[in-house]
Amino acid sequence: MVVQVEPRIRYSSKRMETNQPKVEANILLLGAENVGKSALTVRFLTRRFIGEYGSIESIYSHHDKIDGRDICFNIWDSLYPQNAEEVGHISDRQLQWSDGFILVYSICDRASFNVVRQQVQRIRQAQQKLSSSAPLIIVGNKRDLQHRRAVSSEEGRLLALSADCGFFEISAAEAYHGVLMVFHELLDLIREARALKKGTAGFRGIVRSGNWIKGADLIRAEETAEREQRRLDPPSPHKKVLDSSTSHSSREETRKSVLP
Ligand SMILES: Nc1nc2c(ncn2[C@@H]2O[C@H](COP(=O)(O)OP(=O)(O)OP(=O)(O)O)[C@@H](O)[C@H]2O)c(=O)[nH]1
Repeated sequence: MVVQVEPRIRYSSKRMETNQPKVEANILLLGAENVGKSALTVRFLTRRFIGEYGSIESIYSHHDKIDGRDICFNIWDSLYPQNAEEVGHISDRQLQWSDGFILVYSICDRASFNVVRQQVQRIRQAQQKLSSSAPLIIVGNKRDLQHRRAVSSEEGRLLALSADCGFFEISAAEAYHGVLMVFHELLDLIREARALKKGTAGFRGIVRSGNWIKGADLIRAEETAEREQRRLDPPSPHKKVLDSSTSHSSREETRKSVLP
């Protein structure tokens, strides 16, 4: 079973896309030692769980086709620093390289949850300085080890909600599907973040084509676009104007559905 919290409200998203330019996404896996970063990476790349993984820092490239679009995932499976001074540290290079982050803890290891909490804070602080909005997903791994659970699902969810991150609880050992969902969700969020960066003029086209996901920031951008549209071109009964009130009530419903 996979537990998931969506960081923001999403509307229908996936439609067949053809002849679209290739999408490249740099994804950094972070987290303490032994939480399953390599297991998650290898599961995604090969669909297999092999049990033991060498402690080697690696960047993998993985090509896929999703909804008719070519995707290249570059996945950096990082090593947690041994040097106590660097604990929780994320280098500038890693921050600049990454389009999105997967922060992994083990549900059996509270210390690893605290590491993720620290790393989320560090990334968010750095992002403020860099004006970056690369999305984050928090993953509680080893869900198969319920009898050894030390971190509740609610704690994971609350951390994710408080920092506007996605959240999944999975078992890399037991199933491929949950791992796949993590990477695909992050890809969607990366594409959403890129669309937001392009500016509100771009959103109008994207939203009207019904070809994208609505997130909280996107809703704000739509509202700005809508105001601008009204100013330039008052709505007529024949035009479909974006309905932000629907968006807000749906957002409320989503929040209710994810709160414990
Ligand atoms: N039961 C269980 N064991 C897992 C799971 N995922 C990984 N493991 C085990 O946990 C151990 C550590 O997994 P790794 O993938 O090497 O963890 P890592 O975070 O990459 O560790 P470092 O390389 O030290 O940073 C291995 O023995 C894995 O077999 C899981 O979902 N369930």
